[in-house]
Amino acid sequence: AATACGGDDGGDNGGGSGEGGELSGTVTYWDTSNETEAAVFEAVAKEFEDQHPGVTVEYVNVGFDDAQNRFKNAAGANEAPDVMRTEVAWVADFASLGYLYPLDDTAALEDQEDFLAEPWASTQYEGQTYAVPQVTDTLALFYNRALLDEAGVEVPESLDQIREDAAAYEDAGTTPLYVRGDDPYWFLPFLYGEGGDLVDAEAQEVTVDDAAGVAAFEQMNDLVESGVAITDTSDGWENMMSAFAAGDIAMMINGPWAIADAQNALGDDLGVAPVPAGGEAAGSPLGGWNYGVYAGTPDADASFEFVKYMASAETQARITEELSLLPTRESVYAEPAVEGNEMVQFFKPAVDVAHERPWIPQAQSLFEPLRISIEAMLTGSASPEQAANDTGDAYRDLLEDWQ
Ligand SMILES: C[C@H]1O[C@H](O[C@H]2[C@H](O)[C@@H](O)[C@@H](O[C@H]3[C@H](O)[C@@H](O)[C@@H](O[C@H]4[C@H](O)[C@@H](O)[C@@H](O)O[C@@H]4CO)O[C@@H]3CO)O[C@@H]2CO)[C@H](O)[C@H](O)[C@@H]1N[C@H]1C[C@@H](CO)[C@H](O)[C@@H](O)[C@@H]1O
Repeated sequence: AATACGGDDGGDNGGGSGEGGELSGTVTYWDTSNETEAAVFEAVAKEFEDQHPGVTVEYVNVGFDDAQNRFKNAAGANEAPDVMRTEVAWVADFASLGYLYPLDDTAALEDQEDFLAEPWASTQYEGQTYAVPQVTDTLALFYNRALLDEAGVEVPESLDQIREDAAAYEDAGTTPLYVRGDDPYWFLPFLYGEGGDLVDAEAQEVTVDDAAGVAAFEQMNDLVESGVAITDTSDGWENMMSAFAAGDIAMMINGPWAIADAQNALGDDLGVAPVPAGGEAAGSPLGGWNYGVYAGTPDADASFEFVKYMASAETQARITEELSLLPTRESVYAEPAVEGNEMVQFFKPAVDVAHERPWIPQAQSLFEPLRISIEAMLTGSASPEQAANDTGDAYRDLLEDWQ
């Protein structure tokens, strides 16, 4: 619950005394950040209290995996948090259910023209703004320079190049690549690498089981079957991060949320590069996170001011300095500390060419069927082609009257 006393004067709510601007109440914020990120996001969130002594910030860290359903269940019972870290594909889902506060003309939106086009697009639903961008991201190749040097190989620009160098990696006693088999997001670079996509939202057509889609499943399966890559169908995050930190694998595909941990483990041996190309192209998916305000928040003024503070250029610059996460405000990339960040220098151009996704309510439901098919393929109970077809069939059930 958050109660404002006196209208928001829109100015610097520096906790000044007297008329307007003083906020009071509690802002409960559910954050899905991983352990390393959470330490920073919690500290930043709590500092809002310094500026607004009358407000209490309840920071709650919720795991990514079930956060989407947890929020929907809570909102359905009118017990949702005032502010929710909302994955880019969840905005349309939550907004279509009426669970998010329309933020146009509220204090939550400040300098909205400063936001990058794609993150901003993920906050729109039926012509209104239902969230405010936080971070944007894509997948890239993280590599261990020392292990590549030991094997005497270059940073691969294609999956075939890794296959060609397989003997060199083997002689050096290192497994080239870790591929996540438990998170379908990691399948997308293979799909884009064959020139495919999950669906064609414009044409309302399912494309995951076309020739490019089948080729993508075959790419992934072959990397694992040939021993070039190792994978898991559960606990992929922990297994991948610990294998990379221990030097058991030379490379992994990952995103900016893994930078801090990877740098702690490898120091200067850490390098990043575009995801290796497949048979047709090289492509990586656009991901990221926004701040959503619960539609039923008892009094939204403190929540709006909290979101404005968290999404401000100043806060975004601080998050990038501490975690190398990518800002969603164009102006922040010009900050010297951000501009000088080697990881931002790499990831910003990568995000600029990342594969856009359809911001439709159904988009978020395309991943679970994909996860199930990938698991069936990797455990040998479905061929790559069967996995592609099963995914396509599941999509046509989900997306009635799509081709
Ligand atoms: C299956 C899920 O499919 C989709 O999710 C896509 C997602 O749309 C893609 O964008 C992508 O997300 C990127 C993300 O952009 C990227 O930033 C990063 O996030 C980091 C954070 O950066 C880091 O801070 C930390 O938090 O850690 C985060 C996580 O790493 O990596 C994410 C990918 O991991 O990929 C997701 C697919 O995984 C659905 O949206 C559902 O989530 C669905 N799960 C439901 C399914 C329900 C049915 O069973 C089940 O009942 C329900 O309980 C489950 O909730």
